[in-house]
Amino acid sequence: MSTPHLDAAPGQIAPTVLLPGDPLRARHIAREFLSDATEANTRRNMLGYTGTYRGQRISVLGSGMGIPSCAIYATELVRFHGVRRIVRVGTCGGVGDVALGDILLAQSASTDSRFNRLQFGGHDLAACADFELLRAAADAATALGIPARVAAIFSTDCFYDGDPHLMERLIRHRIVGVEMESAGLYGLAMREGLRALSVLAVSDHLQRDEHMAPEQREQGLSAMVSLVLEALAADPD
Ligand SMILES: O=P(O)(O)O[C@H]1O[C@H](CO)[C@@H](O)[C@H]1O
Ligand SMILES: O=c1cc[nH]c(=O)[nH]1
Repeated sequence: MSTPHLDAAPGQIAPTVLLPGDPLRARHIAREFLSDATEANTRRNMLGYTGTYRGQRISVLGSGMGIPSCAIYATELVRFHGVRRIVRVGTCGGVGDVALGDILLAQSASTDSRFNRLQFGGHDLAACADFELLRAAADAATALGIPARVAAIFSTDCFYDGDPHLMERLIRHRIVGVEMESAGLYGLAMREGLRALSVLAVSDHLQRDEHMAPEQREQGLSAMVSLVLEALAADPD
């Protein structure tokens, strides 16, 4: 069924979806990592593809930036395309003792967004990853010899400006990564019965003037993608 934001036909999207923010990262992943990848979405240029990895059907789709955009795609994937697992393959700003290229497995995602509170009577929701996916990713990292850290992260609505005291609050709570989608994705996953995990590469350091080039954010995150695909291969849906 075509939805407002996805033009994929029924069955065209696999039960497991990789969800990068950047649609061009989705295209790169499909081209470089999936076998027999075919186009599954072009609506709004939010590129999506379905192929196979080690015999398992896998889709990859851009989510756009921020919780509202990500939640639109995740909701339509679950409700209209029967998607059961979503792994966000994103970038984040690093805080404290992390370096560019480090890979974070986001166990929990705090947020300044009201998205989950709107669904939860104004209460705080503990937005957490699916444990089996988290464990599979940690095991895959060990097996591949890719250093990856299980971490607490923060999802912000404000790429620019926002809370002027955010950094000290993050350090105080030992939060080491800042991005813009995971808390919403995890909350939505809890409500929808979806299994979700965010795996993030540190692309900027928020206390130092260190940044990955845009091309690297799009095409230079192979270790992270390999880790995620191996984790999914070890734990097929
Ligand atoms: O690289 P992606 O996956 O888009 O993730 C991060 O990059 C974007 C901001 O530049 C936000 O979407 C943030 O979460
Ligand atoms: O949200 C993000 C993503 C990458 N780098 C940042 O500084 N913030």
